[in-house]
Amino acid sequence: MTDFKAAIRTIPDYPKPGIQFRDITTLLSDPSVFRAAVDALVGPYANARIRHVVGIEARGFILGGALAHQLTAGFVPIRKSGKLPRETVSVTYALEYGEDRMELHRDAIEAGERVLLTDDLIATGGTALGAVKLLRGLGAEIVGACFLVDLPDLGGAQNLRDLGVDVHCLVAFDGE
Ligand SMILES: O=P(O)(O)OC[C@H]1O[C@H](OP(=O)(O)OP(=O)(O)O)[C@H](O)[C@@H]1O
Ligand SMILES: Nc1ncnc2[nH]cnc12
Repeated sequence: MTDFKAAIRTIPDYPKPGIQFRDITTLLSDPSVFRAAVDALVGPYANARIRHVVGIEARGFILGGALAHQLTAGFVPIRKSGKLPRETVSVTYALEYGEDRMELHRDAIEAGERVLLTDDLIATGGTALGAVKLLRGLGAEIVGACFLVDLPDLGGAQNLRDLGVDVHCLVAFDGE
């Protein structure tokens, strides 16, 4: 069994005092751990007929491309405001340390299609909830949402589950 948690490093007080920043770059840079993480994340969705993996800028892009490849799905980005060239749907969302706006191409998702949402980490869930709002607004069926890291104390994964989303995370940092 791969120890995913041991492969993630924690930086205290980054980017602000009081934040324990969970740095996944150390996991990503380890060839066998990165591969094992991608395999573990796609496992539950192998036969789920996912049409698109939707990744959230920026760290969600790293996983999203790899997951889409493994699932023979397409990849669709949700980007920070002003980065997508065609007509978008957008939403403002709250972060553990701030607020931002995200966008999705209106023509990237067809009503009724099956999508898998991914990001590196879920904390308050503000980002993922914004993504769910955009995707459901276009009529997507969110088959699941998967993350390397859950910070359960911040309640985001539970908030997503309360909206009926199947949430799958590899590692939890709980009160640490
Ligand atoms: O559950 P939440 O409280 O919303 O926090 C999680 C989000 O925060 C981080 O992204 P960030 O906004 O720092 O952007 P980045 O990926 O561009 O670094 C992380 O990659 C998630 O997207
Ligand atoms: N504590 C944290 N570590 C890394 N990324 C984050 N995004 C939001 N909170 C985070």
